[in-house]
Amino acid sequence: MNNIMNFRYGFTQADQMEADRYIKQERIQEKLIPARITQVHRERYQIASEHGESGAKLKGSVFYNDEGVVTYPAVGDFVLIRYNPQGDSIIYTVLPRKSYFSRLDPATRQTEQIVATNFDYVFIMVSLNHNFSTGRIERYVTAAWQSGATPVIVLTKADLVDDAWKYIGQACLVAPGVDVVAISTLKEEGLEDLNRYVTNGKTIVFLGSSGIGKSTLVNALAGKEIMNTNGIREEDSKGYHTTTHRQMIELDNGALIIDTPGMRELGLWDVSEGLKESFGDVEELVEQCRFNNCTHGNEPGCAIREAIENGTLPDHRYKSYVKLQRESKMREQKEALKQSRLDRSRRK
Ligand SMILES: Nc1nc2c(ncn2[C@@H]2O[C@H](COP(=O)(O)OP(=O)(O)OP(=O)(O)O)[C@@H](O)[C@H]2O)c(=O)[nH]1
Ligand SMILES: [Zn+2]
Repeated sequence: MNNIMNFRYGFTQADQMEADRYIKQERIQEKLIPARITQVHRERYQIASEHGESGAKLKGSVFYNDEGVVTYPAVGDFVLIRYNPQGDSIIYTVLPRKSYFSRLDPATRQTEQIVATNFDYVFIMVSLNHNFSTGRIERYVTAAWQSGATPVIVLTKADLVDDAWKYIGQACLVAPGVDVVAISTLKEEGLEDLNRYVTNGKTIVFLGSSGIGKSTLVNALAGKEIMNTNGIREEDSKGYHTTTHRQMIELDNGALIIDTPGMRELGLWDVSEGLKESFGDVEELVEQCRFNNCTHGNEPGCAIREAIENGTLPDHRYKSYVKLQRESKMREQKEALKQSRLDRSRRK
């Protein structure tokens, strides 16, 4: 197969060797070419190959049988396809993954769901306001190393603080050996430090909670409005808006960015952390209450009540904090329940 020259998308010589091995081992007679999964839908896939973007579906005799375990494609996977110029191409196999992120499948609650694969770098994005937490950085770094890729800590919104270097120092301390970059997309500062990673053929995933400036950064890197900055992606190339998510974006320089809905949820791991980030002001007040277990009702020395009364804490803000906190607790309980079920079924 010498058509690989035309297919980049991060496909390497090592991937080609795996492809050759598969074709030989399975004695495939058809002409198969490599492609990369750029979107996953229920039964169909969007792929990029030497023929550009097209649709694909699974080869039934390979993927729908009772023998052994098959690997289903996920966003980022390299696959071998029989190309069909008239319609959906046929996916024969998923080539071995170099890295991946997974979560508990929300549908089955039993199985692992792969949310992104074959990325080189994990940009751990933490913004330099209430979002900054060394604990969160540690967790993200651990997850990134486990994925098989290289973490890079990206401190965003550096324009919001005067002492970004202090935060860089703290991040370095909890993540030895990991590169730390501070950027301000707003002021266009530090972005050139990312050029080292955002290069031809390299695939990047972003890990971080909502609102830390992912979309803004993707747009800046792309040099155009690919994502709108309130979490809804739009397909503007065809001149109409849809809510379909772009799951893999190829930048002009050949770098690839994966952004799947599942990745977003990895960033929501623990809502309590998210709560701290968006309601840091309320949490600070809570710490000032005289009693540790203050319910902010009639207790003396309640800083929350005082702040509401003197107008420094808007009532509606406190209410939405309470609401989110309740949801967060419920989610934690649900997660714990799921986990115990999973543990039990594993022990059987
Ligand atoms: N001060 C400052 N604000 C920024 C910067 N980058 C992004 N923002 C703002 O932060 C807010 C959130 O940015 P987004 O890019 O939408 O954040 P996101 O991480 O994509 O958030 P979700 O879409 O919810 O996942 C927007 O109001 C941006 O204008 C920055 O460098 N400095
Ligand atoms: Zn109180």
